Amino acid sequence: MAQRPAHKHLGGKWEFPGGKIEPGETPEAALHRELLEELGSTVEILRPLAAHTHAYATVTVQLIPFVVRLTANSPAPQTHEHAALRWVPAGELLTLDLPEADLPIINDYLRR
Ligand SMILES: Nc1nc2c([nH]c(=O)n2[C@H]2C[C@H](O)[C@@H](COP(=O)(O)OP(=O)(O)OP(=O)(O)O)O2)c(=O)[nH]1
Repeated sequence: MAQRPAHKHLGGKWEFPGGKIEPGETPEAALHRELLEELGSTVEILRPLAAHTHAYATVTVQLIPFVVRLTANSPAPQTHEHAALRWVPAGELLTLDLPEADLPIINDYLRR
């Protein structure tokens, strides 16, 4: 999990690394690009989870989540853009200070 910088929207919350899809990009390509930019890591995409849309007061986001794992030769994740990084066991995710939009995604993941 990655902690958003204090000055940003949802500052200090623990999010899944990722980011906005650029025009013409697939969600999968955007994820590979963002994880390389944010963490310096390469991943293998294992499966998608259900997408969820959430309306915050100032912005509406659609989260398109994937289950991934680091490739065998990936550099360990580094904090290029976040305040901090932590590996968190799935069963402990709901104890973090999370963006509201992440709750249905975590609940879906835990139900499977
Ligand atoms: N990466 C990510 N974003 C999330 C999660 N939950 C959640 O509500 N979001 C929101 C935060 C942002 O409004 C948006 C993701 O955009 P982003 O991370 O590319 O953009 P950002 O706000 O950091 O700002 P910027 O890149 O435009 O400067 O989705 C999450 O778990 N991971």
